[in-house]
Amino acid sequence: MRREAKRTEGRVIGLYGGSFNPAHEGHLHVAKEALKRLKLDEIWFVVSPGNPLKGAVGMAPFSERMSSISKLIGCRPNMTATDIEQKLDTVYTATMVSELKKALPKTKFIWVMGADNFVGFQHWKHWQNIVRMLPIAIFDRAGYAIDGLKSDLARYYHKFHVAPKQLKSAQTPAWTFVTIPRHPGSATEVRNQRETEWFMNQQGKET
Ligand SMILES: Nc1ncnc2c1ncn2[C@@H]1O[C@H](COP(=O)(O)OP(=O)(O)OP(=O)(O)O)[C@@H](O)[C@H]1O
Ligand SMILES: O=C(O)c1ccc[n+]([C@@H]2O[C@H](COP(=O)([O-])O)[C@@H](O)[C@H]2O)c1
Repeated sequence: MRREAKRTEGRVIGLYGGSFNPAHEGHLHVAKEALKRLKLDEIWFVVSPGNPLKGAVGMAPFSERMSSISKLIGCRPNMTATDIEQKLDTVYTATMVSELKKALPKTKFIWVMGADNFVGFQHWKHWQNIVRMLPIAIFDRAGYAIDGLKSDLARYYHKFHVAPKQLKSAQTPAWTFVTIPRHPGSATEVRNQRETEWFMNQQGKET
């Protein structure tokens, strides 16, 4: 961590948390838009050991999800997949961010998430602490923008909404909603498609 503290000093890093079960093009799309629109230096894909609001059924092992996102980002120098939550033995964003800020005090972090998480953000553990710890960028996703704009985050913190380009220099609390070309990528869809293909294969074998 000491070497990482030196390397990242003064840099602005987007923390993009996810289950990545599996990773898909929508994730890459959001990451690229985040780098560009928020003018980030890098983005870290924080693989969740297990989203506390999602069941464990159908959740691939952590190592598989870590490989899935690592493969998707390839060798892009400004993107990294990290197992920090697993190392810290936490599934809570508030805990991870607090520990990360302690370990890398001279690095600026921004939380990156899709609009579906905007809608239920008030169910996250210590969500208001997260809002106070780091700026938040929400990226548009089909079907969620309207509900998100009625969420507790948007309502309680409406005075702290800033433009995307101002986010990285804003004092917390600060959040932005980033309008981007919407990407249809969905891990649920990928899993459903794989299941259908498996089923068709089985049927093919039987006939
Ligand atoms: N197509 C997309 N557009 C915008 N944000 C997205 C998109 N896909 C995923 N995200 C965001 O990426 C983060 C990680 O998402 P996750 O790994 O849960 O993928 P998912 O497709 O939402 O999965 P699932 O369908 O299993 O819920 C979340 O903040 C989510 O909102
Ligand atoms: O901290 C929480 O209570 C919490 C509740 C729900 C989701 N999260 C985080 O939200 C991120 C996106 O999760 P997911 O499953 O939608 O990809 C991921 O980093 C999770 O750890 C965090």
